Parts: sequence; C-alpha cells; structure tokens
Amino acid sequence: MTTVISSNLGYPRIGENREWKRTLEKFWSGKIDKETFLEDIQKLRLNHLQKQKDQGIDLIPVGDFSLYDHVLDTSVMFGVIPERFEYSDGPVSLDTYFAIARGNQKAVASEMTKWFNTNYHYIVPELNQAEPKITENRPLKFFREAKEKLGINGKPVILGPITYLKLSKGYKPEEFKTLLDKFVPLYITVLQELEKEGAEWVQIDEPILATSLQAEDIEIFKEVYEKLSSSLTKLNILLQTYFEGLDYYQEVVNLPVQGVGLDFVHDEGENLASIKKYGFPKDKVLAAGIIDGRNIWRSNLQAKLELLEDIIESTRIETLFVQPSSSLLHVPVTVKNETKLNSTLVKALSFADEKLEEISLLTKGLSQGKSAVETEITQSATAIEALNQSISRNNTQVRDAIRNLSGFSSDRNSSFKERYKIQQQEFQLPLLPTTTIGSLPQTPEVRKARRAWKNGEWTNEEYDRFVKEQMDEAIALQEEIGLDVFVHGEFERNDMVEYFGEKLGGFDTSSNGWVQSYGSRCVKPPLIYGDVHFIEPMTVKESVYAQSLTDKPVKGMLTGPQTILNWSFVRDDIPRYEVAYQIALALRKEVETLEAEGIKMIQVDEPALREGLPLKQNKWEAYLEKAVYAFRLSTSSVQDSTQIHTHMCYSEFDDIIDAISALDADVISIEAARSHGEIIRTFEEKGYDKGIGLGVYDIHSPRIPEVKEIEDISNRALQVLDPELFWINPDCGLKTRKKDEVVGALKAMVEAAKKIREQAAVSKA
Ligand SMILES: CN1c2c(nc(N)[nH]c2=O)NC[C@@H]1CNc1ccc(C(=O)N[C@@H](CCC(=O)N[C@@H](CCC(=O)N[C@@H](CCC(=O)O)C(=O)O)C(=O)O)C(=O)O)cc1
Ligand SMILES: N[C@@H](CCS)C(=O)O
Ligand SMILES: [Zn+2]
Repeated sequence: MTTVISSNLGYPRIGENREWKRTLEKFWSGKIDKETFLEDIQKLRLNHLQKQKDQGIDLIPVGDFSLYDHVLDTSVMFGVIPERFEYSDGPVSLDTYFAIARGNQKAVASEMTKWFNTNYHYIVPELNQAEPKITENRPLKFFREAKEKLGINGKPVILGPITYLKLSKGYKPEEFKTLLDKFVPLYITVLQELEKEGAEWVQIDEPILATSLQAEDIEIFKEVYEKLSSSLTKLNILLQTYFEGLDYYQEVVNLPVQGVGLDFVHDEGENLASIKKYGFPKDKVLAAGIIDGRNIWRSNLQAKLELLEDIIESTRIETLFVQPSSSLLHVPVTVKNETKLNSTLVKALSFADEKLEEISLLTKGLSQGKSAVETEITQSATAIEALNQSISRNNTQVRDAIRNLSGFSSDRNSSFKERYKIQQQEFQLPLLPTTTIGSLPQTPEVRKARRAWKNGEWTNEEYDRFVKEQMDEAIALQEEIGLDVFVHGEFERNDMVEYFGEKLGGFDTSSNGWVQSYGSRCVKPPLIYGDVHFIEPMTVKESVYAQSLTDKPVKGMLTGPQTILNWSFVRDDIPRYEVAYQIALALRKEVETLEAEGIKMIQVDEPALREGLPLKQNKWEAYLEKAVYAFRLSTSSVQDSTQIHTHMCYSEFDDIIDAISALDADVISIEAARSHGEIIRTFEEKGYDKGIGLGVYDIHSPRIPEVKEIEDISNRALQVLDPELFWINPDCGLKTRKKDEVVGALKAMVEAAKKIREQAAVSKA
C-alpha cells in the first residue's frame, strides 16, 4: 500500500487583494516605516502558511515567500552582491536588497529576465569574481518561524546550485565548476543547519533539468548531489523539477536523493512514458506534480485519480506526494472573489487556493478510496463538461474558419523589396526615421480616470473625452519633439493584453486574478475560455482620432497572437496553436478595419514570441513555424502600401532571427540598448534585409540619455545595417516612465537622428 501525502511547491506572494504589492510600494515611497512594513509582511506570510495548513496540506513550503524575487533571495543569502552596491559584511540590509532589484542614486539595478518560459521575471545574479559566503541561513529562518508561530514543520525551499549558477552571469563557461565548488559547501552548511533544527524534507528546485542539457551537465548533477547527500543523515532531499519532462530521466531519478519531483502536466506525457519504460526507484519518494501550477482550470478529479493510480501501479512505490506541477506563484490567489464572471466559467476555475483543495481531495481519494470524494469528483466533471458543451466552445463560424485556414492567405501581395519602394513613395520619410514603440506614460491621472470609469463614477462619454484629451496632448508633444512616425499613446489600455481580452469574444477578464510579473508589478492575464472571435473594432476609434490630428503617420497598435496567447490563461481542451490561429483571424479583421479607416502603418507587437519558445530546443522549430504563421495570418491581407511594423522587447535575438525575418514585417523594432554589442554581432553574421529599429536607449531607467550616446549606439549599428532600412526608436513602450523623462529622452533621440543624417549627407557629398 502506497502512503500518499499532500504537498505544495510554493504559494503566491501577492495576497488576495495584492496587499503585498501595496505594502511594498508604501514602504518604497516612505509612507510606512521599516517596522510596520516587516510586521505587515510577516502577517501576510503567516497567513499564507495558515491557509495551506487549513487546506489540509501535509508538506507546506517555507522560504518560498519573498520580498521581491527568490533568485535575488538566493544571491543575497550567499552574499552575491555586485560591488557597486558597496556591501561589505554582515546581514544584508533591506536597502541593499531592494537596491539590487531597483537601483538607487549611485548604482544601476541588476538585470532582470524571464524565469524559464513564464511571464515571471527574476533578478540575474552577477557572479563576477564572487567569493560567496552565507550572510544568513534564510530557509532556516523561515523554517523556525513556521514552527514557532504556527506549529508547522515546514518544507524549506531552496533554489538548487546548478540552476542558480546556470541562471547567473559574469563568468566564463570554463569557470562553472570552480564556482560550483565554492557554492556547494555553503549549500551543505545551510542543509546541515536545517537538519539540526529538525526539518524532515528540503525541496531543492532544479528546473534547469527540464531544459536541453548536455551529458556533462548530468555528470555535474551526480557529483554535486553526491556531496550534498553524503553530508546529511536525516534530512531528506526532494529534487524538484518542473515546466517540462526530463531528457535524462533515468540519470535524474537515480541521483542520490530521497525524492524526485516531476511535472506530469507540462511534460507532454514524457515523464509518465519514462516511468512506464524505466520504472522509478522503489526506495524513493515520487512527488507527482499533477495539478496545473501554471493554468487556472479546474481539474477533472476522476482523470487525475486515474493518472495517480497509473503512476502508483507503474512504480509500486512506498510513498507518493501529490502536488502542483510547479509553484503556484504563476496563478492568482482565489476564485472566491470572482463575482462578475459567468457561472459556467467560474465553476470551471481553480486558482491557488482551489488547487490546494484539489490536492487534498486527491490525497484523500487515494488514501481512503474514491468513494470518500465521490461528490467532488462528480462536481468537477459536471463543471468541466458544462464549459465544454457551452456555446462559447462550439462557435461553428470560428471552427469552420480554422478548418479552412487555407482560404486566408498568409503571404503579402508582393515581396518586401517591391513593398519597400511603394511605401517609400507613400510616406516620404527621411533617412533614419524616428518613432516610439506605442505607449506613453500611464500617469496616476490616467489610471485614476480609468478606475473612475470602471467604478461607474465616470460615464463612457467622460472617459472617452479624457482619453481624447490625452491623445491631443500626445500628438502635440510628438510634433514638438519632431518625431517622424507617431503613436496614439495607448492611454485607453490597462495592459497590452488584458485590453484585448476585454474586447475579443471567447475571452473574459477576472476582477482580481492578478499574478506577479516582476517585483511589485502584477498583470491580470485574461481568460481564454471559448472560441476566440472578433466582435467589433477594438482600437480603431482611438487610432483614427489620433490620425485626424496630424499629417504625420500614426501607427495603429495591436498586440500579436502569440503574445496575447502567452500572457493569457488559455483553455486546455484544444491545442494552443489553434487558439493562436483563432486570435490571429480576429486580429486580421482589426487590421483590415484599421486599413479601411485610413491607418497606413500598423504595428503588431510580439514581445512574447521568444518567451513562448519551448524549453527543449528540439521543439523550437515546430513552435516557431506556427507562431510565424499566426503573425502572418494577422497581418498579410493589407495592401502593399500599408506598412506592417512589429516590436519585440528582449535582446536574445540571434537564435530566432530567421523566424523573425519570416514574419515578413516591413519594420521591426527591438530592444537592444543593453546588449547592443551582441545584437550587432548577430547582424554582422546573419544580416537583416527589412526595416529595423534597434532600441537606442534603455527605457527601464529614468536616466535621460545624452545625444552623443544615442549617436554612437546608432552609428555602431549602421556599420552593419543598411541606413536605408534603419529606424531610430527607444527599446520599448514608455508607459512606466514619467513625462519629463520621456520628453527629455525623445528630444535627445531626435537630435541624434538629425546629426547622423547630417553626417550621412556630408559623407555622400
Ligand atoms: C511588457 N510587459 C508585460 C507583460 N505582460 C503583460 N500582460 N503586459 C505587459 O505589458 N510581461 C512582460 C512585461 C512586464 N512588464 C510590466 C510592466 C508594468 C506592469 C504594471 O505596471 N502593472 C500594474 C498594473 C497595471 C494595470 O493593469 N493597471 C490597471 C489598474 C489596476 C490597479 O491596480 N488599479 C488600482 C488603482 C490605481 C490608481 O488609482 O492609481 C486599484 O484598483 O486599486 C489600469 O491601468 O487600469 C501594477 O501596478 O502592478 C506590469 C508588467
Ligand atoms: N506597444 C507596447 C509594446 C510593449 S512591449 C508599448 O509600447 O507598451
Ligand atoms: Zn516592448
């Protein structure tokens, strides 16, 4: 008989009403002092633990809660603090901790990047000549707190040494082993102290195991985990993987640890297949991640129980943990406050708290027999069936369109070269046209106005008038600055994805379904629950109005199919690519409407195209082919004279440059300011033969760049890119910046463009 234990991997930090975010921001702005801040935060942390306890979770994670980011927590615990923050010794202060994440007067923040293929961002550790040391045994601190305050014997969570180092920068590949040798003894100390304190299990997260690794990496895993294990006598190590199946399944499950956590949701069936083929060591615990930690759909408990029974049958293990497929960090807190969604949809949802309930129910079902949870099994099946049968999932027009996709061309009428000539004629733009990426500052005034409108304090007319006034100001400002191609400013949008979720059919938006994106910044991913379709124009009113104010071209501004898909919670009863095609067809109608209403440049942003890449490289080609097709489906029906732009804000570019070119956009603007060198090298090697704007300044910083800096960065790019095709623009949208920062920076950018044009004219003469 297998013993079954319920477990969790991590709980959302933000609180039911984003209390975490509000407390952090109050502290940062000096509205509360440190003591109040720490008290409020502790209340929240303990409340999260208590909730998990009340939900009947046996193994509750501790130390997963963070004041900003868990990778930063790991760096700070090991004293990995860049020199510019002037840390010397002893405990790391809150000021230093937040300075690394957010920068301060003297030092720029550390870089932030995507956590695997999620929309969560971590702070990249800078290892440059790091001499790591333990500044504080963080997991121990939170293990003690849970025990003392709530009587919980928690499961400390630590980011594993190999994943930590692989996610870091500031060292050469050949230095990896030497660095690891410095960190492993510190991990041993942390674990031994936990053991002494009475911890039974420690969860060591090594999600890097779910990516494409080399055989030598696995050898490193063997060495490291041998060292960790042999230094412990009682503490059990749970080696936790997530987000994909394991290529080196046999090697991983045979590592010298007491338990292995596998993702049975996002692995495309690979982990189960491996278990069936190779078995699972009987003396180890299998921690089965079977409740989706990254999506929000209620589980069919019957199907999940069958899967668990299959796992038990195939392994005959003594102990099984039932748990989510990953930390619940990636899903909102609770469905209970969702009072505005339709009842069919709301019954089919499961956020973090409901997922914990599902885990408890499955544990009970396995331990006490199915009959113990018969009612809940029926309820879950009924809720899911009702959504599947609903009219929203059976839209014949959408289904027919998807069946007949060949009826929609995904090719423009003419080649880029021919279009280029026609568009040059049409727009008469100067050499090196200047533009921005779309959003202008979302000031507190703009957010307040939207809140007033959403709360019913403002009428539609009042809100429309307000948005128009913002556009009047924005167009006048762009005239004054002297830009060549304008934007309307995106003042009407809460978010570049949520906004479309509010307007497209097949989508709904939750009231409180927030998830952390980076630091205190959250996003509210819309819910794609039905067949996606165009209802009415979504952006045309604003674009047409803004265009009416100027003779300069104003770009229509849309978010692309892959990005809408990636930043939404997507139905899981049909393939994701099919949903992307549905979105693409809806966007195609919007593009056609914009064009028909006289908008001659249309930008379709795809910042999440790269983030959506599967973690395993052998799956990239299939993904990219579909993502490129979806983009082309959205944009290809326009006339040759209509200029299609796209934008991507990430700098790792070289490995997907062919796919980017295949989008066949007339102009792409990409983030480049922080990694200009690398990008230029990519173009040196591979070239690029369509319109391109490399970001010439970093929009994440409030700093106003010097004209000379922008000139230099542009001139370097112009050594490898054709000046006839080169655009000058910032890295990304300007919504998070203040107005005066934006004006200063854009004026410098326009000035730099003028100077480069003058130099070009001189050298031509
Ligand atoms: C480009 N990025 C995006 C990603 N994902 C998206 N879905 N969207 C993106 O733009 N992923 C990668 C990056 C991540 N970057 C960011 C940047 C900024 C934010 C951010 O600022 N988030 C805001 C919430 C934004 C929002 O939707 N605001 C609503 C208002 C909601 C609200 O909090 N209202 C307050 C009142 C506000 C007031 O009075 O001033 C309330 O109700 O109490 C809106 O504008 O209507 C954040 O604050 O976290 C996120 C990701
Ligand atoms: N058009 C959007 C793109 C962000 S990636 C903006 O400017 O905010
Ligand atoms: Zn961007």
